[in-house]
This record gives sequence, structure tokens and C-alpha cells, in this order.
Amino acid sequence: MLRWLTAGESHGPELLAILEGMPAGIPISLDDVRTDLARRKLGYGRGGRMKFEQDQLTLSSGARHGFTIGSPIGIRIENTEWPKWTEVMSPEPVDEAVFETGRGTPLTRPRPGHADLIGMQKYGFTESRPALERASARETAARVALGAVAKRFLAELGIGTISHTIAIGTVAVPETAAWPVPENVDAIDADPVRCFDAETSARMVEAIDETRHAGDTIGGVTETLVYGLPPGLGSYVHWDRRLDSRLAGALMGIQAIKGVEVGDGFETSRRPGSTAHDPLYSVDGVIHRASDRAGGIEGGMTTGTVLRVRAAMKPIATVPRALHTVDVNTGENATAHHQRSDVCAVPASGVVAEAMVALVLADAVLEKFGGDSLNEVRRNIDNYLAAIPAHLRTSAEIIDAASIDGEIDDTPMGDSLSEWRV
Ligand SMILES: Cc1cc2nc3c(=O)[nH]c(=O)nc-3n(C[C@H](O)[C@H](O)[C@H](O)COP(=O)(O)O)c2cc1C
Ligand SMILES: C=C(O[C@@H]1CC(C(=O)O)=C[C@@H](OP(=O)(O)O)[C@H]1O)C(=O)O
Repeated sequence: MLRWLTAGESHGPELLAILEGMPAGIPISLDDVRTDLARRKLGYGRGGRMKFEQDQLTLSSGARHGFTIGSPIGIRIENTEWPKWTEVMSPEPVDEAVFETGRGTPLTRPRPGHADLIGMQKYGFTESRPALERASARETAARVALGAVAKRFLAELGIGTISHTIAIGTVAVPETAAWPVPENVDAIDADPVRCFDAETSARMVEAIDETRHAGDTIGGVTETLVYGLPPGLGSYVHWDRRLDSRLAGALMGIQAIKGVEVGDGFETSRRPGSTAHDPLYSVDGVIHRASDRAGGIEGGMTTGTVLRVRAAMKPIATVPRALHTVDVNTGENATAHHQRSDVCAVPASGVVAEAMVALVLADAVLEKFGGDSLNEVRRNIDNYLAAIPAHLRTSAEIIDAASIDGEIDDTPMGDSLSEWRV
């Protein structure tokens, strides 16, 4: 199974990422990783750093001649900012004078909503710099780098992943809009807010502009879709083996994500049972679903239809019109420290979500199918699918129930509860 770890501070020399457990034989290229790192910087509303951050990459281990070799994959991403921070973020002791002016000035006015205050309490810091450096979402670059490898592995198995923005503040894509497929990724990335619906995208951009002019910040929701999954990843047998639980944990582990939905999520809770699930129909002897409200997961396992998960991001905590806080040095009321910051990072959070979903799914694939080489994983998947008895075979295609409704009695409960009880 997969294990992964990241290290590195936002203004330290570099980020480090290690992915252990990937089979041998997966094509791996720094270009794939570079592409995803560039996608993570996209999005209208991001701050100044994203314009100059270069994401200098080194593939340190785990590959030979363009293919993984089964050993831990190590990736380094240098921080362009580092030359300005060599003293303030030096791992070695520095002269006290560094903390008297400029970047080194102690940050004693914690930002509500960031890790500043609790980081000081928990780790015993006298200022928030050491806490915010690691809490910062700069770290997500390392996760996206590993996610690019996981996505490539999944792609080799015919599994395609895509993310898109479905809401910025109160501006949301209509629920009836078509879902994008992996082939749409360039179109989505070309959109300023990574939204698939052009009319909604324009209103999202307006909302971000209004927010910036008001000296405020804004959140939103992204959706990740995964096509081509086999049925049966994850399990119902224990809470921590349920795939929805693992996906929710992975998405919630992204900085500023405060809500996760699987499929129609909260909306499902408002529907009656008769219209909340995905009824099954037999079409030419193959079981089909007539909707995908469950988001491709039932009983903590993939159903084989499109996997669909959403992540809600809160507005950025570094509000330009700074929030009320307390200067922990003097005990006086104050305004929170403000530094260069994003106004909206929702589009980027979708790329991070995509990476986290890919890592969880790559892990679930290896857990179910095992295999030390890509070919062995492929063989194991093929054997599993071939062994599913004909009468249990399902299709990933969502059918229009109306087209076959005439052929079946779709009211098995009868017209009244008493009739049904009989
Ligand atoms: C892609 C991305 C970019 C972010 N950029 C900023 C930022 O510029 N300023 C900021 O205050 N928070 C930013 N955040 C959010 C903070 O990292 C996050 O709020 C902080 O670590 C506290 O964690 P919590 O919000 O989960 O409680 C960003 C998050 C993501 C995912
Ligand atoms: C650096 C990144 O995002 C950063 C995330 C972040 C935060 O507090 O989370 C604060 C900002 O950092 P800085 O003050 O250095 O500009 C963002 O730019 C990145 O995504 O690569």
C-alpha cells in the first residue's frame, strides 16, 4: 500500500515529498509533475507569489529512464522565495538583530482563522512565524507533485481524474450543468476560475473583483470526478476502510477545507428515500444505474460509476481589511498582521483535491489488487473483473430510466403503505 509524506516550510529552501509503495513500470516524467504544479498556481484571485513562484523540480529517486522502479519516489521543489528568507528562516541559529526589523519582526498579532494563535499555544512559540510557515498551503505543492504520479498510475489503468470549480461565494454552477470529463481538462484550466460553465465563470470573476475591492476574501466549492474505476475499491467492513471516509479525511486535510460531500451529499438528506438513491435497471442483461446521486460510492465501496466528491473552502483568513485580534505581546486589542495573500484560492484548491483523491484511490487500488509492477496490477484487475459472475455485472453508463420505464412496474410499494404491507 501507499505511504506518503511531505516536509518543508513556506519560506524555507524547499519542499520535500516522498511516495512509497508505487509499483515499478509506471511512466513518470517531471513534465507531468510540472504541468500539475503549474495548474495549482492557476486561478483568478491568487496573490503576488503565484506570479513569480517557479516550482523548481528535482526527481531525486524512485525512477530510472522514465519509469518508476518500485523504490520510494522522492521529489524536491525549491522555493523561489528562499533567497529573501535565508536568515529569518535559517535552520541554524542567527544573530538576534535579524528579529528587530523587516521580515524578522515577530508576528504577535495572530490572524483569526489561520494557525497563528493555537500554533503559539500548542508548540510554545512567542510569535506565529514558526506556526504559519508549515500551516501555509505552500505545502500543497508537494502533495500535488505526488498526486501527479498517482494520477499517472491511475491513467495507465484507464482511470481519469478531473476537478472543477462549482461555486465561488454564492455564485454556483446550475445543478443541471453537464459534468466535465477528463478530456475537458485544458478547457477548464483555460478558464480564469476553472469553471466549466462560461456564464457562471464570468459571474464568479465579478464576485472575486467585488471582494478584492471591498478588501475582503472569498471561499467556494470544487468538485473532483473520477471516471473508469472498477467496482469494489474500499470496504464496508470497518469505518477506516470505507472509501468515503478515506476520501473525506484526505479532502478535509487540505488547508481551509471545511466541508466535504460525497455525491449529492447534504442535498441527499433533504430528499425522500424514493428519490435519494440510484435505482438499478437491467439492460440487455447488464445492471445499470439510472442516476448518480450517490457519487459512485455505496457501502464505502466504489460502484464503478463516476466518483464525485466536493470540497468546500472557507474564505482566506488573511483578510486585507484585517480582522480584530489581540497583540499577544502587549495584551492590547489590535488588528491582525497582514501580509501579501490570496483573495480567492478556490480554483487552486480543486487541483489539490484532485491530487488527494488520486493518492487515496491509488492506495485503494493497490490494497485491493496488489502488484509490484504495473503489469501485475493490470493482470490482477482483469482477473477480478473477469471473475464477477455475468448476473452481477454492472455498467458505468447512467441510463435514462424513462426510456425503459414502460417495460417495468416501477411502483413496487403500491399506492398506499397498507397495500404494500399486504
Ligand atoms: C491553495 C490554497 C491557498 C491558500 N492561500 C492562502 C493565503 O494566501 N492566505 C491565507 O491566509 N490562507 C491561505 N490558505 C488557507 C490557509 O492555509 C489555512 O486557512 C490555514 O492553514 C489554517 O488552516 P484551516 O483553515 O484548515 O483551519 C490557502 C489554502 C489553499 C488550499
Ligand atoms: C505559497 C503558496 O500559497 C501561500 C499560502 C498561504 C497560506 O497561508 O496558506 C499564504 C500565501 O503565502 P505568501 O505569504 O508567501 O504569499 C500564499 O501565497 C502556494 O500555494 O504555493
